[in-house]
Amino acid sequence: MTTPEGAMYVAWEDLTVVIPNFGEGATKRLLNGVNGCGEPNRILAIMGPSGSGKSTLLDALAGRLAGNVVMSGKVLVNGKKRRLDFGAAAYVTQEDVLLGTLTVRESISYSAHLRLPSKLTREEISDIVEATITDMGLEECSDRTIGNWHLRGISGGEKKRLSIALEVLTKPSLLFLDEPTSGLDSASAFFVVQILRNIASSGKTVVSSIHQPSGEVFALFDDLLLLSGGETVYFGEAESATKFFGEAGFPCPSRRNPSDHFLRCVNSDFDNVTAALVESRRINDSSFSLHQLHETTNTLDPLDDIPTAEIRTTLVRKFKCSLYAAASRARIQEIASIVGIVTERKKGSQTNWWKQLRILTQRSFINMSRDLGYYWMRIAVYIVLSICVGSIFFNVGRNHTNVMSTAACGGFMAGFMTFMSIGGFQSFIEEMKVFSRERLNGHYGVAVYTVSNLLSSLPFIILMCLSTSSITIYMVRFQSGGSHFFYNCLDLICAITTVESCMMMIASVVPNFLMGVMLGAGYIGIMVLSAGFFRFFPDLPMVFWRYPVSYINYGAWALQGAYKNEMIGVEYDSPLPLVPKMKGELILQTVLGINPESSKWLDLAVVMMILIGYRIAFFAILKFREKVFPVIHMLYTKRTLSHIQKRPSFRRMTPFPSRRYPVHHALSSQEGLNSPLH
Ligand SMILES: Nc1ncnc2c1ncn2[C@@H]1O[C@H](COP(=O)(O)OP(=O)(O)OP(=O)(O)O)[C@@H](O)[C@H]1O
Repeated sequence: MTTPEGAMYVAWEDLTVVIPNFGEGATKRLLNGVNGCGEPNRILAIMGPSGSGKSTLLDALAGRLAGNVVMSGKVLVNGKKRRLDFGAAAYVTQEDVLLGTLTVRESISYSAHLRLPSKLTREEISDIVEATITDMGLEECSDRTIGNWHLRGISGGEKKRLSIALEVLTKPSLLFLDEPTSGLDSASAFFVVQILRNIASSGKTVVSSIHQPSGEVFALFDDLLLLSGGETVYFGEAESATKFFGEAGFPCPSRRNPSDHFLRCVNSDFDNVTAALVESRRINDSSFSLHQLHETTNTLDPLDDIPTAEIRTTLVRKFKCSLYAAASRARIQEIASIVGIVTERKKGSQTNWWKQLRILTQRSFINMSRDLGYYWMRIAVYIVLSICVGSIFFNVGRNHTNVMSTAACGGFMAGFMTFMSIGGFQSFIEEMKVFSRERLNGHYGVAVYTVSNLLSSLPFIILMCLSTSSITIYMVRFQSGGSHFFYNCLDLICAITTVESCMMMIASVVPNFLMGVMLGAGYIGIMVLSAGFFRFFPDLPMVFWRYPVSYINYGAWALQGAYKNEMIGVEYDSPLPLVPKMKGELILQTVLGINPESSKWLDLAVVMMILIGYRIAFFAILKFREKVFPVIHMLYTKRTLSHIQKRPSFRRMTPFPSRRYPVHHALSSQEGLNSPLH
């Protein structure tokens, strides 16, 4: 069998995902030998109770599993093993990760310009953007801001439709969605799934997990994969599922929505609900029974008499030997053996690098300019602080006794002012999240992001440094000639940009606000401590603090440059009449331990080199996560699988816990709730 052009058939066989346990305990299975397939023109719904493994399955298919789990089994795309990350398939995650300062139209438009082929004209791209807005029903909110911590934005349903819109812009052949209807009312949920239906009808393969769809929503799905505790309870046509449940001995009551019934049969939490209800009545009446509960609430449900674990086990067993399973196996086999004349979709964006750089820089600049917390608040604090510095060191003067004041002022500027970069950490994290989502979906590359992030932040850093330097230089009366002012600004710009790059690196490794701030503060603290003010260079303890720390410390070079800029060529008066004036060069050498012979421009060049080094390291970290981490994970998977397969406990690996609560045990023993099926 061959595939139509551009179509994507995906099949998975015996997919098992485990959290290895190298100790004595049994290894936990998140997915246990799951089979299934997705086809063009059809929507496959992955249903199951919370924690049943829906997201794990989607992540396994899309090649996005976490590093601590290992996967075995096959995922075939058009009959071939292929990685589906970085743009080969589109993935709409459960969480809506969007730039909150942009409007809906701007978000779609930037995304379109970033990814649609460069040969398309502006008008053509604009037409595609408008068509997408209409298709997704986003016309009403198209000019509204998405919303962030200080801006009230669009609703949850609109955000979800926007997230889908951003992924379907390039018309991907295979679309994964993780619970696209979570948190939406039934009308919005219906609308979202109707959109998926339309996407599937245009020849696309749609695989979506879903929590508890209404009857109308469930009717829109073609196929159903029902999971419980990581095991397949049913896989096949959605409309045949009711029949299977009836044949297995658990028919859907006439007035119950089929999807509610399926989940009722496999979700052990319902046992707990019933048990808790009975227990709460027993507080007043110790002889209160389950049957009385049914009578009083008029909710007679035959399933209440059978523990869910038993219903689930029966369903899994009966499905395995059912005709539905045989038909599905045959279909999966057929799809797995498909070899296509598929025009392989180019992974990721189809726009050239320079256009991507321009669009990304522009988008990032607009985001920074609209997000109060990114730079504006910091600029305001910098201005207030500069006025404080200016008034405390006001007209510090050029006197022997004031040398330490000048040094302290420089130390504060190079230390605390750069320390303030930590204030933007929350915004760095938000931006990193957007980058991760877009990168995993192949919107653009790592290099273009690294450069654009630097370029877009520069205007704000320049503004920050210009205002800070002008206020302090004017008030403290530092050397104010053109070249001195220029050097001061440039020195501060380079130091702050270096710290920002370091913060971006930390945000990419530790995307957690508190942990990141702690790490960042610790790092800058060490840099400030060894920068040459709190302990002058000659006094820094040898080996570690002098070499290498003070040499790789951007703050040390920036401070040396600033001192040279201020002191070289200046003569300091003595407070005593007979003591001669002292040259700035001499003070640099004797008091601060800085060699006045080496140029201040050399110091600035070193700060710039450290800045470039940090940016390269940031790029390398992002690349490492993409390229090296999967290889390490593959080796880890191989080693782990061979290790745990040798263990006798492998055969008795626990499926992911099917929850039985103590309260339920108590009830079942009292009321004799034994399944008639066993
Ligand atoms: N990387 C991981 N490490 C440890 N446990 C994990 C990991 N990934 C998933 N799990 C566990 O596996 C189980 C299945 O998780 P999964 O997110 O796939 O469930 P789900 O069906 O999508 O749930 P929900 O509907 O609540 O999103 C959960 O109990 C979860 O805690």
